[in-house]
Amino acid sequence: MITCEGLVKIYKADDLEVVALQGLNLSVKPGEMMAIIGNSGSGKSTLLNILGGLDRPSAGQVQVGPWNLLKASDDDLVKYKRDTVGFIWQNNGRNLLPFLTALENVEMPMMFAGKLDRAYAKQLLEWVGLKDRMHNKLQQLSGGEQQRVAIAISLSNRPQLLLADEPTGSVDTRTSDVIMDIFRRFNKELGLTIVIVTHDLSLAGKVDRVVAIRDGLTSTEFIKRNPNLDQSIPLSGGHSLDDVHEEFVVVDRVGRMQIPKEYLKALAIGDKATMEFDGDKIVITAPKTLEGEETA
Ligand SMILES: Nc1ncnc2c1ncn2[C@@H]1O[C@H](COP(=O)(O)OP(=O)(O)OP(=O)(O)O)[C@@H](O)[C@H]1O
Repeated sequence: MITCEGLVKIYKADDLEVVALQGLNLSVKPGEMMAIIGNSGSGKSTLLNILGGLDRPSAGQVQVGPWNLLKASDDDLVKYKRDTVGFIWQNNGRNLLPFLTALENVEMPMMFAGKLDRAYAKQLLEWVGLKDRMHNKLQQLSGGEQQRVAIAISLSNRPQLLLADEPTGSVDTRTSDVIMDIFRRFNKELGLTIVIVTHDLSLAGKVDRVVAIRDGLTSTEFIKRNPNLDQSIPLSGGHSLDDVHEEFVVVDRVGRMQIPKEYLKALAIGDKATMEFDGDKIVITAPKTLEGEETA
């Protein structure tokens, strides 16, 4: 469904250049539900905005289904956004219309697209558990319920890909579980491909795969050991992603990989290291000095 290769995004402001993505590789299969995690500033939102056709990459390949998002014309991008993707943002509730009912809020984008389908709008609200609240005005709904209306709206154009940026960022743990269960249902029952950006590790147990971004590059992948098990990982009690997932370091097509900064620091590795291959292991150590060479 998604293939990014060597994706680069450079933001230019006055004389300053920020390289937000530095040649990122990512591939997501159709029907996959995965999460992208990373520290603040690692490039998660930049990637999501590019995948959603809201921003263009500076270089590299980015393909979503049949769409080449680097080469797409402005008109193509409008069509792509209208027909292929759905979006959910952290505070979506705030962008809804408080004086309209939940149902009217879902119908609104359908009307703009000239495809009003009341039965489907009702069905969406039923799917997100708001059957009994659909005639309530938005302002009468809780934050979590408003976020569920936003999820219904994100699917009003029947997208194949759902992009969610911190979808549970402003709700409590229980609501966050409800939202993740709704995503899983859409993923299983509609075959929807879902990409969730988060820094909340406790969501990781609810997705098939987690890709970590570090400094604008995919660095590590965590793949669920038992794909049929949906569970959240409590952050307390010393749990980590490793409890449910197998961890892999990402190696790109030309053999590059990222070594975590803490490993480099622990071994006092600066800009050079020694790498040895012993037949079944690659061993990276602090640089060995050549015989007779003086260390500075
Ligand atoms: N419009 C912009 N102009 C200039 N720099 C930007 C712009 N948007 C993002 N950046 C920079 O690009 C880098 C990546 O930002 P991005 O928002 O993608 O990170 P993030 O991982 O989503 O962070 P957060 O979790 O805090 O939202 C950061 O250094 C950020 O300051």
